[in-house]
Amino acid sequence: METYTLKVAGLTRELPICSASEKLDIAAFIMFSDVEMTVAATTELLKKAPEFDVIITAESKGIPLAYEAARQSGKNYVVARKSVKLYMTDPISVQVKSITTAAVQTLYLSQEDVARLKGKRVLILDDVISTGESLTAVEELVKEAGGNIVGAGAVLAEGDAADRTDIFFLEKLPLFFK
Ligand SMILES: O=P(O)(O)OC[C@H]1O[C@H](OP(=O)(O)OP(=O)(O)O)[C@H](O)[C@@H]1O
Ligand SMILES: Nc1ncnc2[nH]cnc12
Repeated sequence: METYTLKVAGLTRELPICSASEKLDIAAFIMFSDVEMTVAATTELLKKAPEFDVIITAESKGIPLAYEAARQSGKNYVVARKSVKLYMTDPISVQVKSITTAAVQTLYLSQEDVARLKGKRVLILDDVISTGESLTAVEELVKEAGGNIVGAGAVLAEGDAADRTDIFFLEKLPLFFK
């Protein structure tokens, strides 16, 4: 399998290159099962983060990062879910279409999580920001919940996201046009 060599937070990983569409390949960055990367990347990312009260991420690959950032900072975290669970009371929702997923998805927050965000300084974290659609969706949710967004960060900024000045990140990740 073709790979892309990524150096981030003092670590080196070979990312598998996968087909995202007929015209585009991406180098898949999966922090699941990589505790060393999760811990090291979180430490570096928190050095760049503004002051915050609570972290939010989108299900699913952002979850280990948000958990580890909460653990290292002593703050709490919230997960925007991609489906409604029976224990989620009166959820609020927004629609999202990310680069990796063909179908439009919906992000949900329960009223318990809305209460965790309301009036708080909210830091948005994710593993990768690419088209920015997921970030926009999380921003909408936080605003609807009454949170104040203080920053948005990712381990990697993919493609055009690397030119954004409204996010912070550790490394760029190229897109591979066929
Ligand atoms: O900037 P975007 O184009 O929106 O892409 C970034 C999003 O894509 C990935 O999630 P994905 O949709 O693959 O879902 P997963 O984490 O559940 O695998 C990643 O974790 C981000 O949330
Ligand atoms: N390169 C990538 N790897 C994993 N998830 C992604 N989401 C968007 N781009 C991604």
